[in-house]
Amino acid sequence: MALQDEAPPQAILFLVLFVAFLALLHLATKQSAARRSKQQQTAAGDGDTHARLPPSPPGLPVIGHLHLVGFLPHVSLRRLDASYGRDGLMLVRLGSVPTLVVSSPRAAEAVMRTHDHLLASRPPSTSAHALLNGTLDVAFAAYGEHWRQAKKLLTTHLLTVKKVQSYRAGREEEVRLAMAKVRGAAAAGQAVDMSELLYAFTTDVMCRAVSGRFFKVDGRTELFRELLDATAALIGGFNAEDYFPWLLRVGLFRRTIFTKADKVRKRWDELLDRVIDDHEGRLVQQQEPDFIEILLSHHQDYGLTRNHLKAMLIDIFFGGTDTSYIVLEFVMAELLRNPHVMSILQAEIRNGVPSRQQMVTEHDLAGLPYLKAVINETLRLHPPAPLLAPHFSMTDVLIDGYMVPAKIPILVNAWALGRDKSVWDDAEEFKPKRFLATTGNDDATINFKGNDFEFLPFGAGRRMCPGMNFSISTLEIMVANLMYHFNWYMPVGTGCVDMTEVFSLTVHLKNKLILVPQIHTVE
Ligand code: HEM
Repeated sequence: MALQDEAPPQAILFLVLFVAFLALLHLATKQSAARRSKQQQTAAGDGDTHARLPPSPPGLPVIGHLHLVGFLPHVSLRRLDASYGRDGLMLVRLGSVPTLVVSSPRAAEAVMRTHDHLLASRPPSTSAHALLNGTLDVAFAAYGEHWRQAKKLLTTHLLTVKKVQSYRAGREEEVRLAMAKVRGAAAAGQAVDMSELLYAFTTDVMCRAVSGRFFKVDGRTELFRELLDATAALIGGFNAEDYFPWLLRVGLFRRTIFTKADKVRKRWDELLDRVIDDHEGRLVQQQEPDFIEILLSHHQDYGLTRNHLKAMLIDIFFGGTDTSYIVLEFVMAELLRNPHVMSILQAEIRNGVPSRQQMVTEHDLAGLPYLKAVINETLRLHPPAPLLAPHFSMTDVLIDGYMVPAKIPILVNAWALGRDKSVWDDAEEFKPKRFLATTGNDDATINFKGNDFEFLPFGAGRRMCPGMNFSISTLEIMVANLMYHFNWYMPVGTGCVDMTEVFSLTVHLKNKLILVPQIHTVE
């Protein structure tokens, strides 16, 4: 396993020094100790005298357990849970913020099904708040009426199975363009920067679905990409104030965060206003309405304003592009590492799709079970959001005799669930056939739709990802065509695939994936 999780992140080291430097340290320690003791009293005094907090590793003053969380938090949190957790529950203190970590399918079910109605909020995030006009979006919004209406709009009008099918022509066109690029490289005997190719593909698919024919106007796609990077840097990175909220009382610190977020928000505003204006000028001119047309024709029924729509569009771009690109990259990396799996997959696709076809179409996908198994297996081992998006408790909740206090973040370690040895045979191995019904194993019935708590790449319960169908359609059609048209090799002299990962909000490969394609001539 090429995961690197030995040294603590530089950001944390820097923070430790920074925090030590501040004379406020003593005050902060006293405050957080007082808050903790209050929470413990609340827990003990909740009518159940046996209720206790979930177990914790030994921590340090001020930074709590931050020093134990390495470059890859999902990896360190699983290791900590193995030593200190009970029944998949563990309480850690990240800076001054007590945080529940969930690492077993049973505990995940308690959080995301049994008590979902009490634990389905999101922790406040200053950067997201500043960027999204006070979290007018879906993903960062607190549980409540606004979130409910906005999510309903997405799930009933934008991302239904039927709607996702209606974006098919755009997806297939983008696949065709990507295949032409690869064919060009193969004909010239050149290697392909797959990271770049796959990222461009997923952003273009998303841009096309969101703004239809307007997406290539005035270099808008490039601008979308730039803004996605700026947004990721803002809300995906290590934000000190999320762990030391008292820092926000320091005026300069607070102003810096807001100024940074404001800059990015203004650029998003400019771009999205232009795209929305274009649509308002010629509403429903296209054969299949795009996301913006749909949002514009329904938002008033849900009490949502233009600012809400813009925040929701940022969500869709941010939540929908990086994630799908990451899965595609890991699929290709795993197939290169497991050539026998690639051969089986290519045989399935090449035998199953009529040879006169220029490409695999969405119509062909239903007859390709091994393709679906490969994508499942990739999502099991490499969920792009390994800790999902943090949930947040709205009230005290008792789980398995442990008190989960109100107003704390909850991290569900989906990465650990997918590799739980008590649930999965050969848990660390890439074995897609485990998902095939024909092999007669129990895993074949497991799917990612939020009912199997050992496999939660899209989360579960009220906060589950609404973009699941959209992303699966994008992934399947791209992988099928990459495998149908080409054989794939590592460049000469590069050895095996570098699986080193980097964590921000999502986890992706640290280094670019460069591969050599060879055209497969269809007989
Ligand atoms: C492989 C692709 C994707 C993966 C693995 C993924 C994964 C996730 C996860 C883990 C969550 C958080 C669930 C939770 O908190 O329990 C989430 C939320 C969300 N996703 Fe996705 N996602 C993907 C694609 C998409 C796409 C394509 C869209 C939009 C078109 C999208 C839109 C959203 C939104 C709006 C939320 C927030 C839901 C809420 O807070 O209620 N995602 N996604």
